[in-house]
Amino acid sequence: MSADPMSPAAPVLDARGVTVRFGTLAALSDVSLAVTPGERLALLGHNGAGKSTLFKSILGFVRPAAGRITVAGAAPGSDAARRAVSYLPEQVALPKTLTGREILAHFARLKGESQAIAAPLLERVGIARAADRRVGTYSKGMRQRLGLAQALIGRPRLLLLDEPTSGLDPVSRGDFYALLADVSAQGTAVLLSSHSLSEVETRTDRIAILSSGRLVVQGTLAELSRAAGLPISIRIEAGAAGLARLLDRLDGATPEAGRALITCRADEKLGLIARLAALGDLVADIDIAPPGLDDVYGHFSKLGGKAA
Ligand SMILES: Nc1ncnc2c1ncn2[C@@H]1O[C@H](COP(=O)(O)OP(=O)(O)OP(=O)(O)O)[C@@H](O)[C@H]1O
Repeated sequence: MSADPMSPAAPVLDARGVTVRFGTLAALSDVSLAVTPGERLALLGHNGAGKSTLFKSILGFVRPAAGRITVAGAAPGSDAARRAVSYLPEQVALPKTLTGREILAHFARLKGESQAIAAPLLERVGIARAADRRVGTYSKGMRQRLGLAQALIGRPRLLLLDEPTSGLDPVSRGDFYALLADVSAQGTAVLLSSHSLSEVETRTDRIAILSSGRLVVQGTLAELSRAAGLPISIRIEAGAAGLARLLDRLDGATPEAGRALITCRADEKLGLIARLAALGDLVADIDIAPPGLDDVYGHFSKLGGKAA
C-alpha cells in the first residue's frame, strides 16, 4: 500500500523507474529517487547526464516512457502538483524595468497570494534595501535571491533548483545555502542540481549521482564513501628523530612533502591510530583526511560510464 501523501514522512517527490526517451536516446533510464519534507537532495552529473530532463519530468513538461512520478501524491503537471512545486531555472529571466517588489507582487497575484508578501520575502532573501530598485540594476547574486524569493511564494512543498549558484561568488553561495537551510528547516523538500561538488558536500542531506541517464548511486556522503570503499589518508609529521626514522618504523608509509603518508580502509583507521600512538616521540602530529565528494564522485561517475 502506498504512503499517505499528506503524512509528514511521505516523500513529497517520489520517482520510480523513470525512463525518458528522445527518439532512440534514453535521457533517463529506470531512475528512482525520493525527497521527503525538509530534505535537501543534490543531483550531480556531467553535462548531458539527464538532470534537466528529470526536472522537466517532475514539472510535467516531459512524459516518461516508463515509470511513475508523483509530486505531493499527484501527477506532474496536475493542478495539485503545480501548487506543490516551485522551480528556479539556472538563468532567471526577470523583467529588467520592474522593481523587485513589483515582480514579487506580480507573481504573488498569479499564485493567488496577497501582494503584501513581497516585503517579508525580500527581507528574507536579504534584498529588502533594493526592493524599489529596477531589477536591471541588480547584480547576478541579487537576481538569484529575487528568483528564490519568487520560487518561495506560496510556500512550496517541493523546490526544484537548477544550478542555483552558478556564477555566484563564494560569499553569495554561502548566503544562498544558509537560506536554503532555513527553507528546508521549515519543511520544504529541495532537489537541486549542481556541478560544484565541494559546494553541496556539506550543505545538502543526500547526494544522487546521475551518469548517462542512470542513477549510479544515492545516499549521504558517508554512505557513498563507504560504498566506494575509497581509502582514508593519514599524514604524519615526524618528531625530533626525523622522517627517515619514522618511515623506517611505519610499514606501508611513503614520504610526501616532508611528511609520511599512509592510506587505509575505514575499518583499519582505529588500529592504525593505535599503532601511531605506540610510536611515541617519533610522531609529532597526525592529520586524517577521509575521501571527499570529489573522490567519491570521480569513482561513481567512472562506474556509471562503464555501466552505460
Ligand atoms: N528535447 C530534447 N530532444 C532530444 N534530446 C534531448 C532533449 N533534451 C535533452 N536531450 C538529450 O538528453 C540528454 C540529457 O540532457 P539533459 O539536458 O537532461 O542533461 P543535463 O544533465 O541537464 O546536462 P547539463 O548539465 O549540461 O545541463 C542529453 O544527451 C541531451 O542532448
